[in-house]
Amino acid sequence: MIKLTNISKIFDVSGQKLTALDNVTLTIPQGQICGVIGASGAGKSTLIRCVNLLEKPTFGSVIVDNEELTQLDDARLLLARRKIGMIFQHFNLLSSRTVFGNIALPLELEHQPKEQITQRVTELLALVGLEDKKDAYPANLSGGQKQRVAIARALATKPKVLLCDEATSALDPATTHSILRLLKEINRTLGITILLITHEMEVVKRICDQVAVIDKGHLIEQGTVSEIFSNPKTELAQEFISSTFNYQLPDEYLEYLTETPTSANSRQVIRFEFTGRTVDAPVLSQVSRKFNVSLSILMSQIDYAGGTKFGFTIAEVEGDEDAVTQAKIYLMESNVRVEVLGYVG
Ligand SMILES: Nc1ncnc2c1ncn2[C@@H]1O[C@H](COP(=O)(O)OP(=O)(O)OP(=O)(O)O)[C@@H](O)[C@H]1O
Repeated sequence: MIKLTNISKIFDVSGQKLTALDNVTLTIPQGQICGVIGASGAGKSTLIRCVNLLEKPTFGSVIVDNEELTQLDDARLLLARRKIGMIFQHFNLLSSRTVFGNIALPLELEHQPKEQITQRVTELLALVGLEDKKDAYPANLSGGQKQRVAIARALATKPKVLLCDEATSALDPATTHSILRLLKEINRTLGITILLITHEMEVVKRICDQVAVIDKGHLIEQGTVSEIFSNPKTELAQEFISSTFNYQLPDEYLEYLTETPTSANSRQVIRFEFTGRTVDAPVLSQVSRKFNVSLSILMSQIDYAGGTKFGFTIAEVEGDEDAVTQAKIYLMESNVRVEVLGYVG
């Protein structure tokens, strides 16, 4: 369990005070995966580094596995940190050591007997699927393999908590998926609590139970993934959710799109966005029948996160001007976000 209470971090930058975190309170129950999402400079790295006191909070309390870390002396903090593993965006492996040597390092620092180290490293190599790479050097590994080594190293001392600092940001999408699957499996099989920071909602959507949104050092929204995806309360959370949709109308089509109607027959091109709050009914067919408008669908994407259905549809909408306006109002009242992208025809 991780419990951060009223955490503030104020840096002194050339005599000026810079508040990187302002009164942040966040609890992650044992065995859960929590994602903290925010834009660049929001305070994510500072927050995650406060959990293992790589950064000492200016104010507030940090409890990990029932221990208040801010009160510990250096020797006891060192012991407490063994219960907290950490992985990084750029892996931070030692290039002069083999895969085996990198994973063994934390155990060597604990002066564990050689046989015990060999046994533990062998188990970890199997866990992360790198048995055949044990004698390889980091320079000869792919990004995904390097992150697997880093994960194995972070788990060597059997931590209760794993901190992931933008752990997939340097990886391609397929490798990102395989690393996220591995993290989820580790969470499920070993019961490790995971706190990850990311700027990608896709990561949150894939593996997190909880999400917290951070903006300019403030935690502005938090809840279960399904709560946030179904009912985002802040514009920023909504923007992060929308960013998980990859849509791009074809260039040939965009050439015909105008900002204003060019004739009486112009059709509106509208993006309809559905969230968990949208009325659970076939609302597009309803408006088509009710207001006698026709919808010609250009693209559509529906997704699930935390059991919540969400997505968007882009369509050309044709009909009497008043009818189209009525249809848009009806959809907005059904909690569909309606955005006119332009006009065609
Ligand atoms: N050691 C430091 N000294 C002074 N200012 C710092 C220090 N570390 C972070 N900051 C400042 O604190 C703020 C938050 O930085 P932080 O790195 O936590 O953000 P972030 O959300 O992780 O950003 P990014 O995604 O770009 O890494 C920024 O304004 C940053 O410049």
